[in-house]
Order: sequence, then structure tokens, then C-alpha cells
Amino acid sequence: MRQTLTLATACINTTPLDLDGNLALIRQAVDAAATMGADLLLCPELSLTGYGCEDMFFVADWLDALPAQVAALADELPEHMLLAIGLPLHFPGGQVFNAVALLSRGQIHGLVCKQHLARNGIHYEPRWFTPWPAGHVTQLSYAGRELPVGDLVFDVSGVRLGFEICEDSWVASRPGRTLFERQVDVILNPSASHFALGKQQQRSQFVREGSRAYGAVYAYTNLLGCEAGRAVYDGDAMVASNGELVMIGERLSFSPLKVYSATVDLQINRAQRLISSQPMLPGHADGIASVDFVWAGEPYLRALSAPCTLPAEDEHAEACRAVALGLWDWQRKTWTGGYALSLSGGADSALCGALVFFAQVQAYASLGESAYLAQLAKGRFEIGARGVDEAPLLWLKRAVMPQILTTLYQGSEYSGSVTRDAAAGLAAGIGSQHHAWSIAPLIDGYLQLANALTPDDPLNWQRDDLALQNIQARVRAPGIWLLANRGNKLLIATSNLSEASVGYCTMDGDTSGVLSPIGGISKSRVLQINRYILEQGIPLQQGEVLGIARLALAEMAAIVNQAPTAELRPVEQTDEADLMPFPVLDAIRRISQTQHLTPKGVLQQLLRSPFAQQYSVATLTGWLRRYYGLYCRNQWKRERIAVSFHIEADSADPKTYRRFPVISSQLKRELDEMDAFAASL
Ligand SMILES: Nc1ncnc2c1ncn2[C@@H]1O[C@H](COP(=O)(O)OP(=O)(O)OC[C@H]2O[C@@H]([n+]3cccc(C(=O)O)c3)[C@H](O)[C@@H]2O)[C@@H](O)[C@H]1O
Ligand SMILES: Nc1ncnc2c1ncn2[C@@H]1O[C@H](COP(=O)(O)OP(=O)(O)OP(=O)(O)O)[C@@H](O)[C@H]1O
Ligand SMILES: NC(=O)CC[C@H](N)C(=O)O
Repeated sequence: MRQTLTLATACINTTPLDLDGNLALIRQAVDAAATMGADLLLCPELSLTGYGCEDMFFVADWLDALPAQVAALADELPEHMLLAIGLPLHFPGGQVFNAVALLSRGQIHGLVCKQHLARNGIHYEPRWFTPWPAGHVTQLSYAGRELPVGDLVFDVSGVRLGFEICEDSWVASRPGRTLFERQVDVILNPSASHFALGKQQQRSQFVREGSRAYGAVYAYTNLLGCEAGRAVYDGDAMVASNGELVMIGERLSFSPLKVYSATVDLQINRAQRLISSQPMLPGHADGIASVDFVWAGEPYLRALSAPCTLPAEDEHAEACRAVALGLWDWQRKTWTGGYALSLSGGADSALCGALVFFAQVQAYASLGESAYLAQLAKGRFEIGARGVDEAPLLWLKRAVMPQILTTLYQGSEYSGSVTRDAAAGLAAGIGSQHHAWSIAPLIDGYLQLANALTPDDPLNWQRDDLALQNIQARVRAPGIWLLANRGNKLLIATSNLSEASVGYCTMDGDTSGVLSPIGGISKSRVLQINRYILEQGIPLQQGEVLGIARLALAEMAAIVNQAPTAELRPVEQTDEADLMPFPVLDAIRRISQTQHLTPKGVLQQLLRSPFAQQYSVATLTGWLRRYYGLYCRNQWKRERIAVSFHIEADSADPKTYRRFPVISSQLKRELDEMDAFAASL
């Protein structure tokens, strides 16, 4: 019996429905794992089809074509390697399960089905899949063979393998408990776990604990990249043995595929089972499938992987990297000509522009110049060659960025030179093709048209404040759309999470666009990140390729040193005066969305926080009323805000994370209860 195993994990940047593309990456992963001498390769959840296939999981004809692909893949495997691959499993005439198949050369050994379907956060798996009942095993005719299916353990020449499929490991009654009873040596976890700040820490806890408590090696692998346009997957990969991490992969890589391996000692984990206080029935044979596979000989001279520790999380770096990876994947998966951005010289659009630049720099560093250029060539960019002595960063700014990003400053009579110069400076710093024009004549034109309808009663700022603000924001939209259409570019909308939550944005004005890259980042963090980009720079992976460790932008200084203002009114206006301090707004948003509380419950939390020392109860309840008033009435706006990436723990996206009725009571009763509670204090 083998005493050690070399386990490989693949993080794959899948595309939903792209069977050929996903299979090509899986084949590359098999080759890479073979080179590493791996005994087993684990691929992520639903990696054959992509995780986000949505209602295609209801299309039986499409599902029923998959087994032949799986069989063909098995035929190509190297002699001594097992492959675990996630896929949807259709019981002909019945329902669909979220499964993983275990393959070796020419063979499919069986399929394990997910028992706990993710229905929290951004996940809606119960719409398509049926949960598999624990302890149930059946037979199925699949790809022309009779296979065991269900809550299975595979006995591979004395080494027992079991699975927890993503959400299975997040719940209290995780399958690992019965895998332990069946003497499992290795628990494999194929996942599709969306990126959110702080999640690696959570995952590492169940990976380590799964290994310690169940006396097993635990291998975890996640999808990578912006698979289907919204969620970004971070390609987290970990292996734990004897309760300690022995492998941690690089997360949020711009490579479409990352394969890692770890060599682990099965004996030391068996020893933990031996001394476990949990009873284990001898001869527990239920749900154990014997696998006809011969491991390669024991590699006695191969060193075991050493324990390692999780690196400390740099939240700003992670947020920037996740957004940039999303932008890179949108660019390459949509085959479009880059991005167009209305650049105001304010915080939000500046961060969007900076992250488009960071995406190019990181893609260059991760892929290397020739693969990076090959990718751009697929998007039909014609990039001039880099000068012999030209530094890659300068070349990216000079030759690449003008093609990737078009920026446009659109001043009005209320815009100042501060923002115009800040926009021009940032554009120079990131190398975008920058233009500036005035929208004043267009606004005048609209006002003349409207005033001609009521010549005795022209629009004025005292009465028509919102109408006069919004026309300015709207007049900017057609111009930037024109430039976007002309260059086949994706229009970036600059909404951030805080403003999107309360609808503090003009529909069909500054919300116009395909994609809101920072729609998952709170305004408080946007402001902090801009300062971070100025003062520290975003760390680069493989930065040595460019000769820099971090990408800093000195041009952010002019952005960072302004108070956020929408420049929509003749009198100086700040966003925080219109709304409330952003840290308070973000706390209300986060508490209400992640703790699922009523306004009274949120107030109670705020009263226990440092805000209670800063602000009176009356001020806090006033802001809570403003927040909920805007939140409720603007659900229709959130339904129409451009697609965004999930970055913070919560999000405003009504199609994934946060659902709320478009028409509602506006929480009138609950707000009155909050006031009554505040009055009772
Ligand atoms: N109770 C209600 N329930 C559902 N819908 C309601 C509604 N009341 C009005 N509406 C609809 O909403 C429409 C108004 O929506 P919309 O035209 O978008 O505009 P609106 O939400 O009224 O105003 C835009 C707000 O965003 C701010 N803004 C704009 C641009 C940039 C920034 C920034 O700093 O980033 C901020 C601006 O200062 C203003 O407070 C109404 O005409 C009506 O059709
Ligand atoms: N003068 C301008 N030129 C070009 N685009 C503008 C201009 N003013 C506003 N916009 C567009 O409208 C969006 C919203 O404007 P707003 O001023 O609220 O945001 P911002 O300037 O990016 O950041 P901040 O809210 O911090 O000022 C901007 O992000 C930008 O895309
Ligand atoms: N695919 C899944 O089961 C994902 C669910 C899990 N709770 C996560 O967010 O990672």
C-alpha cells in the first residue's frame, strides 16, 4: 500500500459552456501534473462545463452529450494518474446533480454527488441541482458503462479517497464525518467559491480542520478568474496534512491555469485516526467502491512537502487584483477593443482607470511578453514593438494603453481646472488615449428646449435641483458611448458599492455602461485604495519581469487630495453632505446586508460601535432613515446598474447577492419601530 502520495491541484479559468476551451485547459493541467509526478490531479467544481452555466443546466440534450467527452478524456490520461473532475450529472429522465467523476486511463470509476447545495451569498444552486442524500449509493449507466454513483468512497489499492464538494465543507454536518467512519485517507474538495475579502482565511480553517479532525490529507482547489462576468474566483489551492497546511497556491493569477502539487504522508494521518476519540466501526463497507487502478511505485526518495503558513491578507491589494483580473478576463473573453471611460478627475473614475492599467501590467508580468501579445492579437489590437532598450512599463504606457483605454473629460460650467488637470494627469500616468471636451453647449441646448415649453417659468436651481443635476450626468453618456462604439470598446460605469446601495447616481447618466468594475467596493475603500496606489503601490505577481515589485501612480496625488464632489451644482457640493459620512453609510450597509437586520437591529449595532461616541442617537437614526429611504426607493436602479464584481463581503447586486422587492412598504413600519426604540433610550 502506498505510504505517500503526490497530489496535484488545478485552478482553471473556465468559461461557461466552452467545453472545448475548458477541456483544453484540463488536458494542459494533466500534462503539468504528470511532469510533477502527481498520482492524482484534482480539478475544480463543474470545471468541465464551467460553474456559471445558469439555465443551460436544464437542457437535457446538452447535458447528455457530456459523458462521451468524459470518456474521451479518460482515454488520454497517463498510466498512473487519477483525475477528479467536476461536472453536472443528469439522470436520464430525472434530475441533475452537481457531481465529480473519478477517472484513470480508459476508465470512469464512479461519480460522487454534492450533498449541500450552495444557496447563500451569490449562489443559487438549488435552482438547477438536487441535493444528494447522505449515505445513498446507486448504479447508473454512464458513457456506456455501469457506474456507482452517490455518497461514495473510492478504495484505490488500499488508499481511500472521499469528496466534499465546495459547500459540503462549509456546513456543520459536513460529509467528512462519515468519510472518517469509512477510513478515508484523502479528502478532495473541488470548489467554485467566489472571491470576497477574507474568504481565504475561512477556507483554510475547514481545510486544516478537515485534515486534523478526520485524520486525512485534505486537498482543496478553486476555480480561477472571472468565469461568467460577475463573480471572480481566486484560484485558491491548499493541501493540509496532519492538520497543517503543506501547500498554498498563488491566488488571483492571470495565468489561465495554475497547477500545484504536494507530497504528503498518509501514515501520519492514519495515526491520527488510530488515536481519535470518535468511534469508527470496523469493516464499514457501505458506499465503498473498489477501484481497479495501480499506483506508481512508492517514491522513497521524494521529500514530503513542508508545513507552511497562510500569508497575511493585504485587503487593498486583493481588491485591486480581483478587479483587475475581472477586467482582463472581460477583455479577453469578449474579444472587444478594450475600454472607454468618462474620466472626471474624481475618485471613482480614477480608480477604474488605474485598475485597467494594472490589469495590463499584471497580465504582461504573469503571461510574459509573447503570450501577452498573442492574447492582444486575438483582440485584433495592433501593438507597436517594444524598443530594444525600452522598459516594459514604459512600452505598456506608450504603445499598449492608448489602444486599450480611451478616457474622456467632459467639463460643464460647474467643473473646475482642478478636476480637469487631475484627469489629464492620471491619463498621462496610465497612458490612456485621453480627450477633453465641454458639455456646456449640450446642456444649454437642452435647457433652451425645456424652457421653450414653459417660457414664463424657466428651470431654476431652487426648485429643479435634481433635474438640473441629472441632465448634466445624462448628457455625458452619449458622448462616451459614441467613443466606445467607435472603438468597439466596453463602456465602464464608475458606480461604487456605497453609491449603488442607495442609488446615489443618475440612471442612464453616470450609471451608463457595460461593466462597473468597482461596483463591489465601498466608497470608503475606494478612497483608501487611491491613497494606497499613490503611497505604496499595488504589489505585482512576477513583478521581476518588469523590474518592479509594486505599481504606484504618483498622478493619484491630484485625485487623493480632493473631497469627493459630483460637480453637478453651481454651489460647492460634497457627496457626504448629500448623504452622510461614508464610513457610517458603509457600516449601515454592511451590517444590514450581512447580518440581515431590521433598521432597529442596525441601530442597536451602531450604538455598540465607536460611532456612538461620535454621533448622537438622533443623528444616527436620521442617517438610518436616509439610508433606508434611498435603499428602498432605488431598488429599480440597482436592478439596472451595470454588472459588477463581488469584492467586499456583501454586494448590491440584485441578480446575485442582494434581493429586495422593487416596490415595497419602504420599511415604514420597521423605521417607526426604530424611532420608537430610539425614543425609549
Ligand atoms: N419612490 C420612488 N420609487 C421608485 N422610483 C422613484 C421613486 N421616486 C422617484 N423615482 C424614480 O426615480 C427617478 C429619479 O432617478 P434619477 O433620475 O436617476 O435621479 P435621482 O435618484 O432623483 O437623483 C440622482 C441622485 O444621484 C446623485 N448623483 C448623480 C450623479 C453622480 C453622483 C455621484 O456623486 O456619483 C451622484 C445626485 O446628486 C442625486 O442625489 C424619478 O424620475 C422617478 O422616475
Ligand atoms: N467632468 C467630467 N468629465 C468626465 N466624466 C465625468 C465628469 N464628471 C462626472 N463624470 C462621470 O460621471 C461619474 C460620476 O461622477 P462623480 O463626480 O460622482 O464621480 P467621480 O468623479 O468618479 O468620483 P467622486 O464621486 O469621488 O467625485 C464619474 O465617475 C465620471 O465617469
Ligand atoms: N460552490 C459552492 O458551493 C460555494 C459555496 C461556498 N459557501 C462559498 O462561498 O465558497
